[in-house]
Amino acid sequence: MYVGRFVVVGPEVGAYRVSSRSFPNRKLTARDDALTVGPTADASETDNPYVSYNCLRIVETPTGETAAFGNGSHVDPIAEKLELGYPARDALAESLLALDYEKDDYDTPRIAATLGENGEALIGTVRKDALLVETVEEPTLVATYEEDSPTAFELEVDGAAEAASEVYDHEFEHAVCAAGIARTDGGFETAIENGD
Ligand SMILES: NC(=O)c1ncn([C@@H]2O[C@H](COP(=O)(O)O)[C@@H](O)[C@H]2O)c1NC=O
Repeated sequence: MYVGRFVVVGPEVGAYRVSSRSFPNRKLTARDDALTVGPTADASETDNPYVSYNCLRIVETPTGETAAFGNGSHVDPIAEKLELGYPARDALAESLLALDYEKDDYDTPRIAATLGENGEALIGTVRKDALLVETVEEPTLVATYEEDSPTAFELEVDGAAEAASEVYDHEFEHAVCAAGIARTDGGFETAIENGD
């Protein structure tokens, strides 16, 4: 089954996978407190505005570190609102609604998740027909296509690297790259799986 991009978030870990039929020549790179999706050296040029973006950011909020991740440019305003002290629910809902679903041939939903202090984890999506933002107590997935409402997902992993490789290897089709994030004693660790 092809579900496109997907996020998974549970109280302790999170992951994001880029799956793509149309733009497979992409990879993740780490930069400061962000992970970025961008083209590989051999990718064809494109003017599609939705295929290069920060997919994960870790920010210092008034109550501690929080991570935000998702499938597009909405990750930046979510992170910036968290930094300003917005509750995660509001940062997700306002940013998803402001940018709305993507105006491409598929009306591709925007999906996102946050991992905050005290085990708080939220997931959200904005589709053409809905805006959903939920707090989750167990690993939960939302994808751009097919699995486009939050649903429980098995993610029994230890650490960010395992989270990234587990979602990269998942049977959902057309894996391109994946990011993992996990809580540590002092904050978060992240990992990248580019399949190389
Ligand atoms: N975030 C991404 O990495 C991303 N990759 C592709 N898209 C959008 O989704 C459309 C379909 O892409 P695909 O056939 O690879 O699933 C693309 O034309 C593009 O508008 C994306 N936008 C949202 O998921």
